[in-house]
Amino acid sequence: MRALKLHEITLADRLADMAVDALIDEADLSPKPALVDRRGNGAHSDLHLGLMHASALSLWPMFKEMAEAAIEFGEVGLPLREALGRIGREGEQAMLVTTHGVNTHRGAIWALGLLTAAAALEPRSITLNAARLALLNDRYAPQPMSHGAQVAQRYGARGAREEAQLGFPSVVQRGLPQLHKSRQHNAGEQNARLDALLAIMTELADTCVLYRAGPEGLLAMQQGAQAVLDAGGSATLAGRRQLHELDLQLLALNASPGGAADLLAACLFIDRLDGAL
Ligand SMILES: CC(C)(COP(=O)(O)OP(=O)(O)OC[C@H]1O[C@@H](n2cnc3c(N)ncnc32)[C@H](O)[C@@H]1O)[C@@H](O)C(=O)NCCC(=O)NCCS
Ligand SMILES: Nc1ncnc2c1ncn2[C@@H]1O[C@H](COP(=O)(O)OP(=O)(O)OP(=O)(O)O)[C@@H](O)[C@H]1O
Repeated sequence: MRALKLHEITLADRLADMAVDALIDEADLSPKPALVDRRGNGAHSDLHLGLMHASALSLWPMFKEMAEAAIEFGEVGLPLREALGRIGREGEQAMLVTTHGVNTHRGAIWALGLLTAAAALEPRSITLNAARLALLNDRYAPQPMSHGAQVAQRYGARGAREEAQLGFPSVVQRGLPQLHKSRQHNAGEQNARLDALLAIMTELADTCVLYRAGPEGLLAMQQGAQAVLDAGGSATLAGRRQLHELDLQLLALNASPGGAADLLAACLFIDRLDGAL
């Protein structure tokens, strides 16, 4: 009888699993203010939960390839940075084929791509190495007038690039501590994740919100998120009422916090990795 040859599970496979799981968990988490979730499409006419799932799954080979590149190059440097840029751009194309041209996960490819590569290099200094990678200039990256670039010009806002270059302060200083705190207070896992998202929203210059709703929208997002946490968080009735208010307010402003959602996925990825070490 011929022996069955089993596929060996590699570190790159596991990291790709964790990155995709983080994206699926972020999409499923409900009720998120003005974002795609189990209830509906939030402020996005072109998105829905099934599309977010399909998009997340389409990115699995890309995350695996990024982890493999990190293992192969073995250190932070321009060769790895430029390989990640190429793999990320190809991943974005795969995403756009899956979604028929809709931007479901552009920001997430950036944040989770860097973190996946950094985790493959050295799981214990992941945000530091992700930042060092983000600081390197990819000579082949196109410089399109993206929404982020437009609001950076108009409002001087710190966007996805700078968040990564600073080592993801919204995740390290806001999201993760709030996730742990709400868990300690027995909020329940879904509420703890919602609280982590809100903590990220309290200070983030989310360029998705700025592009769609200007500084007024950004202020509404930051203050509304703080109000939910001040009222006791998502696990309390008072907090839930504030969260409902915030959802209505952001929907009225068409202000979807897509950047905060990406950073929640980054937060869940790091949390999962910490649990697996
Ligand atoms: C740096 C990126 C994110 C482009 O940023 P830019 O602000 O110019 O683009 P864009 O307006 O499309 O926004 C990107 C997305 O980031 C997210 N985002 C918005 N604000 C923030 C923020 N403050 N912090 C983190 N993420 C944010 C949102 O989801 C948004 O849709 C990236 O897409 C990029 O450079 N791609 C080129 C290919 C590449 O090098 N890939 C490498 C993958 S490792
Ligand atoms: N659950 C979610 N719901 C909506 N957006 C999300 C969610 N999770 C992550 N995002 C992020 O939000 C971004 C989508 O935002 P947006 O639709 O504003 O993009 P855009 O194509 O730049 O803008 P527009 O739709 O205004 O043309 C994606 O890059 C994605 O990474």
